[in-house]
Amino acid sequence: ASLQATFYGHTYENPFMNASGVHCMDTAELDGLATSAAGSFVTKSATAEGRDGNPEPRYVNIELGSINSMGLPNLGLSYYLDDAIKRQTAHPDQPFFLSVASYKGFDEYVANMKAIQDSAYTGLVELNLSCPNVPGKPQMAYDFEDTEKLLTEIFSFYTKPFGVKLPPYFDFMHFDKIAAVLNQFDLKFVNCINSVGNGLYIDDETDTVVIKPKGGFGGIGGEYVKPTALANVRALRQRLNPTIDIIGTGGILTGRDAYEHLLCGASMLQVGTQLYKEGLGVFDRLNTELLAILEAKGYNTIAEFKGKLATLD
Ligand SMILES: C=Cc1c(C(=O)O)[nH]c(=O)[nH]c1=O
Repeated sequence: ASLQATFYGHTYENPFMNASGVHCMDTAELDGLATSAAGSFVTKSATAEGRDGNPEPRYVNIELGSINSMGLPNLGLSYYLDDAIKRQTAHPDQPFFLSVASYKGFDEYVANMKAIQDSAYTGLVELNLSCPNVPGKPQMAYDFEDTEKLLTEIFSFYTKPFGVKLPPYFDFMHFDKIAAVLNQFDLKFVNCINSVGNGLYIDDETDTVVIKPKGGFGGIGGEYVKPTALANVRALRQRLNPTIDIIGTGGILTGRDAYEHLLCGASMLQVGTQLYKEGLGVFDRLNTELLAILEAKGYNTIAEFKGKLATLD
C-alpha cells in the first residue's frame, strides 16, 4: 500500500504535515520539518511586522491536549517570504504552505496578500482567518460578511493558489453559511480546524489557570478536539465544491485518528499538539500506523476510502 496524497493536483509522499504554529517559527525549525518524514509543512502565521506575542506561560501541554494563547508571535512576513522563496526551489512539484494572519484586521490581511502577490513566491498560502488569541479582535471567520468581503478583495488582485484556515463551527446553519461564502471563490483548500477557542484549564494542585494571557483563556488542541475536528471536516466536505480540497487538523495522535480524518474527506493532515509533545518522530510513527491500517483493511491507496464515511441509513 501507498500513503501517497493527492492535493491541489500535486502528489505528496504522505498526507502528514505540521499545524501552523508548531515547529515552524524560523528557518531552523522549517529545515527540521523539510527533512522529517512529514509530506509537507506550513510556516507560523505571519503578520506584516514581527511580534513578540503574549506574555508567558502562553502554551501548556495538558493530559488530553494543549491550551495556548500565544498572541501571534512571529518574525514578520518578509522573513518567511525570503525563506520560502529560497526553499521553494527544492521540491517545486510539492509546494509547501506559507501561513498568513493579521494583527490589525482587514487592511493588513489585504496588504500581506499584496506583498506575496508581488513577490517571487509561487507556493501555497494558508490564509489564517481563525486566530482566537488577538485580544479585542473577533475571529474573521466567525463574521461571514467580513470573510466574504475580504475574499472578494483578495481575489480582485491575487492570482496565486491559496486556501483558508477555519475555526470550528458548532451549528449546521454556520456550516451552511461559511460553505456558501467559500464556494463563491476559487479557493484551493480549506483547513478545518484551528484550535477550539477560549477554553479554560485549571491546575489541580494550585487551583490556578495555567497560561498567563487572557486570564487563562486559550485555544484548545489535542484529544479534546477530535470529535469537533472530524465533524467540521465532514460538514465542509459535504458542502464545498469538489474543486476545494480539505486539510484535516485537530486531535490527530495516532494512525487511527489520521484514518478517521481521511474517511471524513481530508486530503492532507496537520498535526499540532502531538508534534509539540513528541517531536518530529511523530511523523514516522503516524506513517507506520496509517500504513498498517491500510494493509489490515486491504486498501492500496488513500483514494479508495477517502471521504467514504458510512452512516447508519
Ligand atoms: C495565528 C494565531 C494563532 C494562535 C496564536 O498565535 O495565539 N494560536 C492558535 O491556536 N491558533 C492561531 O491561529
